Amino acid sequence: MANSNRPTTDIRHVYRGTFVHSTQQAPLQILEDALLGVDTEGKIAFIGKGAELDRLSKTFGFSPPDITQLEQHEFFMPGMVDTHIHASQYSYAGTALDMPLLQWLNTYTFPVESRFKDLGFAHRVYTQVVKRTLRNGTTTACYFATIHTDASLLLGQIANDFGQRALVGKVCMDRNNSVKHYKETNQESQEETCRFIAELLGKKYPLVKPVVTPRFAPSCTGVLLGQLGEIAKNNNLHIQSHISENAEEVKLVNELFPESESYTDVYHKYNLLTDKTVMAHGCYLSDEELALFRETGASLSHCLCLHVWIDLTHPVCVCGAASDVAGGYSASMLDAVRRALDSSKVLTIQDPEHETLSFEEVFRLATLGGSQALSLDDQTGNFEVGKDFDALRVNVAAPGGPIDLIQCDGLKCATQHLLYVYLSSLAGDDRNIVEVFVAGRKVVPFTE
Ligand SMILES: O=c1[nH]c(=O)c2nc[nH]c2[nH]1
Ligand SMILES: [Zn+2]
Repeated sequence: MANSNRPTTDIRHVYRGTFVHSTQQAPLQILEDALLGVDTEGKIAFIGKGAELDRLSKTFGFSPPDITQLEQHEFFMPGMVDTHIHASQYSYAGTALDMPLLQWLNTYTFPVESRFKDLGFAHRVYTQVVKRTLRNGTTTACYFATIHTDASLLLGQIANDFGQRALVGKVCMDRNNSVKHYKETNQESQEETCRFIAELLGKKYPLVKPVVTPRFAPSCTGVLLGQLGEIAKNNNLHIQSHISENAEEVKLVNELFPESESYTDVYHKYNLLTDKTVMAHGCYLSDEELALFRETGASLSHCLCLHVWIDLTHPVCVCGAASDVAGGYSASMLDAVRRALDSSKVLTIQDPEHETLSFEEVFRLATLGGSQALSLDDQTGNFEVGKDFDALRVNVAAPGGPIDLIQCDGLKCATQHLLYVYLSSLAGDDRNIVEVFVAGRKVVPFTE
């Protein structure tokens, strides 16, 4: 910054313009002509009104030439949080969508995942998925990798290099896999998980952390589930898995774990439900199971592409949104947001009692909700002071972009209109995301 007489030196950037985000109280808050300051550690130092410029500039020591002014068709929104994405499955995203879960895993998924033993292949796919998700506004991703420790470490390194906030899971599975070269014994799974955690933590990446990842109960013996529960507890780590996605899967779990009262109870018995747990899907959970989620503080990752079943007013637990690649065909959270809105409308047509999800609620799921589901809401999710500046600079009228603002009077549109056009009703996409910031650092456009 230019002014060397300012009283403090810890403000790195100040932005002025429209900011939209969710809060605990409101799924959508629009702050027009706001001023937001980012400190040298990438944290939000203040957010106030443009009219408070004098006071804010004196308190925080910046001067008007230091301010980056957004254009009329631009706004900042929080970076999106993808609470469930299989980085390895990005290699076949958009294909293989024709089978139910258990057959799909054996036919497509396990053979493809087995290829990540090859670090060259892993490097190529993981670089692509990190870049693609960042470009599409995913500033935080909770990744499944594969059973391969070194390739999973590579995913962590790539996320760190490109500046994405990420939880990375080496997948664990010690049974029920018919694919020859994609297996690990119980001992391998346990030992390699410990190595993965120690080596990833040892890198001291500021934004990338390990997450304990039993694939799902049908792939894991009770012994392995118990060991993973212990490991997560001893290291105070996040946990992720799948639950109750499909009726055949639920039946299989009941057969494999006859001593448990429910699918949720299996995970609970092995100490895998904690306030740092996120479980994908949860389509067939009973009220008792939902109560277990609430008691333990575990969260659900709502894979928006598949179905919209969650009653957001249910006091069940915290929910985040997910692209669910490659069960979901697109790595873009914006696509997931739109699919959720569409599916919800269809559900209401089928059942008028179904309350259609509002655009505002899905926006919150994709941002603040996701950060809460991952227990990262002290760091990201919205524009509260003290959180990291994880943000998307959106230009609704980006040159060469997909949107024609024909309904606007000249070039002046209400922010709400811009937001709906971008996120909800028309095809805004990554061409409109002109800059992406994670912890204050500009990570898109890419420098290399
Ligand atoms: O959508 C899914 N993708 C997977 O890879 C998987 N594994 C278990 N259950 C799963 N569900
Ligand atoms: Zn999944």
